[in-house]
Amino acid sequence: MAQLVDGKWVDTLPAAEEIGADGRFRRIDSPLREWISPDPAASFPAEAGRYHLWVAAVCPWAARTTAFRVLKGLEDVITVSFARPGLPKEGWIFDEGPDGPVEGGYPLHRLYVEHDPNFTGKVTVPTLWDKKQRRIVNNESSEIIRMLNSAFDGVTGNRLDFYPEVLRAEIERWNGLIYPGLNNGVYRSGFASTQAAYDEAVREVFATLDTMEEHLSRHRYLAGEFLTEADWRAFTSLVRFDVGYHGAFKCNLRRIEDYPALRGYLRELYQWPGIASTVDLELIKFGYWFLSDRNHIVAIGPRLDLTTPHERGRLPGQGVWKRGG
Ligand SMILES: N[C@@H](CCC(=O)N[C@@H](CS)C(=O)NCC(=O)O)C(=O)O
Repeated sequence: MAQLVDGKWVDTLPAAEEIGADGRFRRIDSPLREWISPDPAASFPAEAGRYHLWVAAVCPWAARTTAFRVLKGLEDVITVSFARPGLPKEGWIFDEGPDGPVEGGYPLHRLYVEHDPNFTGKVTVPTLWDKKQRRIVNNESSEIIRMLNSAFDGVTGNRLDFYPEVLRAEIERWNGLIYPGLNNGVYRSGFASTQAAYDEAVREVFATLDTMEEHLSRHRYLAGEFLTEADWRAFTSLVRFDVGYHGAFKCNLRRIEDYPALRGYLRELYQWPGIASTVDLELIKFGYWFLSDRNHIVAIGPRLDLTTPHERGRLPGQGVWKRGG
């Protein structure tokens, strides 16, 4: 991977900027943090057709945003481009740029330089782009999904609320456990460059999965009876686990398939209307092996069938919270 330094593309080893002398991987915070607002006078007002998402099928952070785009009925409101599979030296490459198809491909770092000719930092997916002002709004997935959850409700009439006020404390509690222990924990395992850093990270991954398993054997969803943002943030890592992290990131103590509750929970979320269309297991597998195997050799398995019955109906559930009752 690589990054921009003062608007120039500089090539380095995968995650080089984020691996410390102690061999631990520490994720750098996303730098672009503006917000789309329902207020027409805001700097980035919610409007149909104005914003574009740059994503990659392999990426769990980008997948949060494509899941919310579907969950909130934003397919005709926010356009999306998928990067070509693999992450070459030029970073993420798309078939098209902001002005249409580009012969030979369009590297995402060009978009960052258009946003800021002196940009310094990583070029990551997801990136949310304002086509009108030709500026990046935000490149932090946890914030992009919060915007999608509410900012466009006046445009779409969709009142589903994945971050309801009354459940916020519980959602944050789970996010606070699942981000370090699972979402980022698998990367800390996979990118660790010492045995000690790997041991510490991988143990935390399985401790987190054990905690989730125990809870989900008694509750339909993380925050109880309602499906929330916390579930979707967990989902994009769980669905990548057996085909990606288990092999390519050495998280191989157990598979999600070995956890009875997580296995059914993952299937219920995968089978949620529209969600399967945002998951491509073969591209996920390809992406993680491409990244972690120096010869880019992709493992044959496992082959997962997430369409089998989830059997979660035995636990009480009320679906998604609706804003305004
Ligand atoms: N905190 C960011 C992380 C995004 C991220 O790290 N995306 C990865 C792909 S999974 C990326 O684009 N990496 C490119 C790089 O590190 O150069 C978010 O949640 O949006």
